[in-house]
Amino acid sequence: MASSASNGEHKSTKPPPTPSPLRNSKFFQSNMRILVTGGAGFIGSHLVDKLMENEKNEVIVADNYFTGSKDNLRKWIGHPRFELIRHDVTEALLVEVDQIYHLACPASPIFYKYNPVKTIKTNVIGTLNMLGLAKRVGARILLTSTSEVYGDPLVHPQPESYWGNVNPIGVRSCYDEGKRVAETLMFDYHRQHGIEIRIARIFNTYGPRMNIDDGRVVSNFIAQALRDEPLTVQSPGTQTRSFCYVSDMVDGLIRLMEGENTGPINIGNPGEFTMIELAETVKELINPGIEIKMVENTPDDPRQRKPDITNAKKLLGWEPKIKLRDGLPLMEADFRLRLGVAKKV
Ligand SMILES: NC(=O)c1ccc[n+]([C@@H]2O[C@H](COP(=O)([O-])OP(=O)(O)OC[C@H]3O[C@@H](n4cnc5c(N)ncnc54)[C@H](O)[C@@H]3O)[C@@H](O)[C@H]2O)c1
Ligand SMILES: O=c1ccn([C@@H]2O[C@H](COP(=O)(O)OP(=O)(O)O[C@H]3OC[C@@H](O)[C@H](O)[C@H]3O)[C@@H](O)[C@H]2O)c(=O)[nH]1
Repeated sequence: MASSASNGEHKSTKPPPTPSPLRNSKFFQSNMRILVTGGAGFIGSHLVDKLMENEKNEVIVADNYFTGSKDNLRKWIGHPRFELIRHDVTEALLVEVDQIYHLACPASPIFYKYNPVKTIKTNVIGTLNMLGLAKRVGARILLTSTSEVYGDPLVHPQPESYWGNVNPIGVRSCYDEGKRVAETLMFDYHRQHGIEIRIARIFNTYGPRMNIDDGRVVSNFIAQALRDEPLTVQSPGTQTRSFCYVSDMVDGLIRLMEGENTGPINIGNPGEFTMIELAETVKELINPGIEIKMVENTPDDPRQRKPDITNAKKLLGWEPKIKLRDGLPLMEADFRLRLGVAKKV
């Protein structure tokens, strides 16, 4: 059931591929070139904002806009250190970069189940393509894996050493098994070719810029509360999740990329809530008059989820700062703007 996640057997004995002669040249003065796949999405666009704050960074986003949008990046379009490419990661990409943050993949269950074969292709062929790119140009690559690799976990909270409890043929498998293969590919490229890899296992993340109709629970509840619609708690409502605010997540991802540990490392907020508790909190903070309605759930919904972040604290010096009660109002303000619903005074 469990194994040690970061022991010696996973370490590559090969040196990493060398970057181009230009990058190694004595008088080299160019910026760090960073590719963000899926950079037009929710987490990706916040990551781009943070990377662009550093004037030594040039950022290239590759995104097919399946769930992302140019609108999320509008403040950077036309900036001399920024480039946006419409590109599907299931096709090869030829760019010269130093780091790759590989996020491209639909993340909301309703979107990843919409075309499951495409979701698997994105996870498997997309990750192979990005690893091939990392190998050719000698780039370090970070994969945004997921807490879903633990499936419906039998160990709680989940440490990285837990191998998980995943249904290989269920409706979520395109995503959770897809990400598990993506992790395998990352380690095989590391051991076989010496590629510098980083794997983040991201737990439920929320914040401004989530699609209004994303379908994930926090965006659903906030949109419903603002539209005076009942909050749809999927039964039994006692299932738990641990919600991380997006700025904390971005901070963790950058620390992982810049640090010396391959991971996998859990990045998430250990504050754990049932879906009924989440609905009650949204109701209290945003619309006390709203109804909470129990609706049917979907198959294989994990019953509990909470990250063990001992490794993130120890190895990255990271822990989340923003509590759910402080993060929800920041997301509410963004949703009010986009839905055109002013706060009642
Ligand atoms: N938000 C979370 O709670 C969460 C939790 C665990 C893991 N993750 C991972 O983090 C990453 C980002 O998630 P997010 O919440 O920002 O989701 P998102 O749906 O907002 O962003 C995903 C982005 O990837 C793009 N994309 C999808 N398929 C693509 C393809 N084939 N080629 C190119 N681009 C493609 C989308 O258009 C979108 O811009 C994903 O890899 C996801 O699996 C997110
Ligand atoms: O309207 C809703 C939506 C969802 N839910 C419940 O809320 C919980 C969370 O559901 P979400 O759809 O937000 O997200 P999940 O936790 O199932 O998957 C998530 O976690 C890991 C990431 O990799 C995925 O990208 C992300 O979608 C589930 O138990 C679900 O049943 C509701 O009660 N009501």
